[in-house]
Amino acid sequence: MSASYDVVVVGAGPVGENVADRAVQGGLSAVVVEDRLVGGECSYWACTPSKALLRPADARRGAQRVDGARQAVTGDLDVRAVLERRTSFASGWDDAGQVEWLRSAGIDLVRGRGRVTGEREVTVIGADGAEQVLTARHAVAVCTGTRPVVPDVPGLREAHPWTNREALEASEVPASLVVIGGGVVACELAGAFADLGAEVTLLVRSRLLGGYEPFAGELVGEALAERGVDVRRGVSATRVRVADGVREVECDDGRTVRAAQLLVATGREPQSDLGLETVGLEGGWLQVDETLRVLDGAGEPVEWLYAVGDANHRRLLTHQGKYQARAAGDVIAARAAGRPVDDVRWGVHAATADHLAATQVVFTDPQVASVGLTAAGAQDAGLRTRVVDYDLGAVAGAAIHADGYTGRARMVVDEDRRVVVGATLVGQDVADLLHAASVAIAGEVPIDRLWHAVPAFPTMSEIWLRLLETYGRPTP
Ligand SMILES: Cc1cc2nc3c(=O)[nH]c(=O)nc-3n(C[C@H](O)[C@H](O)[C@H](O)COP(=O)(O)OP(=O)(O)OC[C@H]3O[C@@H](n4cnc5c(N)ncnc54)[C@H](O)[C@@H]3O)c2cc1C
Ligand SMILES: NC(=O)c1ccc[n+]([C@@H]2O[C@H](COP(=O)([O-])OP(=O)(O)OC[C@H]3O[C@@H](n4cnc5c(N)ncnc54)[C@H](O)[C@@H]3O)[C@@H](O)[C@H]2O)c1
Repeated sequence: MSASYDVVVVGAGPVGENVADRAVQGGLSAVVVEDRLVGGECSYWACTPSKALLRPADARRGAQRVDGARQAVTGDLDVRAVLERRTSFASGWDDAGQVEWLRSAGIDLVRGRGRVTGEREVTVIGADGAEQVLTARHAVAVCTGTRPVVPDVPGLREAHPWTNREALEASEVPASLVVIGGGVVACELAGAFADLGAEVTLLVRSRLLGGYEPFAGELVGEALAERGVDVRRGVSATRVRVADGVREVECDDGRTVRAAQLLVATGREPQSDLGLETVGLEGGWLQVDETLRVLDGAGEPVEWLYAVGDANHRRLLTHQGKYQARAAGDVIAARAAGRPVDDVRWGVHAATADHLAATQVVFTDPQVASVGLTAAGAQDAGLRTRVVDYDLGAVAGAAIHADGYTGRARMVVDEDRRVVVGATLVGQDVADLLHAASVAIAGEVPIDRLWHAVPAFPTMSEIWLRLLETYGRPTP
């Protein structure tokens, strides 16, 4: 069997869906190839179920931090109800709804594993072994995402540890859990399972939430410890054994931790083992240009091949991947029609924000919301910066939001251009404060103009006024 389309997308995660959607809206035909569930890692084993799992305990703590409401919230979490709510947000691991969305958007679906078998050609092997050859008149987009990495610790694989996938499908909460890793997945899921009643030990090789402002990992670590998580920093697992169903993890500090279950959260690897060598390319993380075209060994873009989302390793985040997808789908349509390509910095076809204004919210408690460059990142980029910090708990809106509110905010200013280039907020419910900073950074709004963006009283957004006051009023 064979079929021809304008665009062939491999991988129907959030990113592949959006590349196809923009291409179809640009007047092209598109097919997506998927070998698991339409919706990808994000919908079933990552973003959505993890946030659904975290939310009930956050809501309960939110009420407990407000005197008067606290007295009304006295019971424990209903673990069964929490897991059922998580399952409903994962659509019961059934992709019928997303398949219907594809149909309504005019995108075809071919189920099976896709491989690149020639220039502009993808061969799909279905679950029944049947092959289908898909030819792309204009572009093939690799949107195959990532899988979890399991490090080479003796005995670890044999212990069948959970990765994010098993953890987010769990139908029971283990009595005890050892989490290996100190990144976003480790911090979010350690908190989630501790809230659900597991005794959690977190083995962190270096520091928590490396890559963020250092105070983020410090505040999150303190809060996890307060909730009973045993956070061990500077500790690595050296050997794992299973004895009578108990996992025993030997560590390089000489101690052994025993637990009913193990969760590995040590990063991701690409799923680009797609036969790219047939077109002279290597697999691994796929390097791309600003319009998401794959670069060949000589650094030149391959005219017909795109890599979008996690597959290109620019930002392993759903919303940044979907942002890239909008640019990629549109530029594929523009190139197909011979229309101009707008790939200058901040152009409609360039994923500039990946470098300068990428956003992320870590859904721990406290949450960590960040956009753009950290203080260290701005220095590494050679900018002359000024860093302004403020105690988020000292803002009236935060004090009203929760008794004893603890948090911190940082703004990084490029002193030469007098624009904000980075911001980080750590505190309860800061996620939705982030977008103001994203607009300021992507818009390169002069800092003097920001004084005219007046946050309402008494909201937590007054943190922006406090940061400006700390920075100093402009002098005419
Ligand atoms: C636990 C966890 C929580 C997360 N939480 C968040 C969050 O809150 N917010 C956020 O922004 N990001 C979060 N992320 C990151 C987010 O999940 C990814 O950035 C996002 O899923 C990337 O989307 P994608 O479409 O590029 O890849 P994926 O979602 O991985 O989708 C890729 C798809 O391609 C398919 N595929 C792969 N190879 C082939 C092939 N050869 N043939 C056919 N199909 C193939 C896969 O089956 C999959 O469906 C989280 C990640 C984890 C692990
Ligand atoms: N809320 C969100 O936006 C969200 C939530 C979860 C995940 N994500 C995304 O998913 C991606 C993957 O997250 P992650 O936490 O798996 O990866 P990560 O890269 O964020 O963290 C990996 C952690 O594992 C540690 N590590 C690596 N190898 C190790 C080893 N051999 N032994 C011990 N520790 C080791 C690292 O030091 C680090 O602490 C992230 O880039 C993140 O952006 C986003």
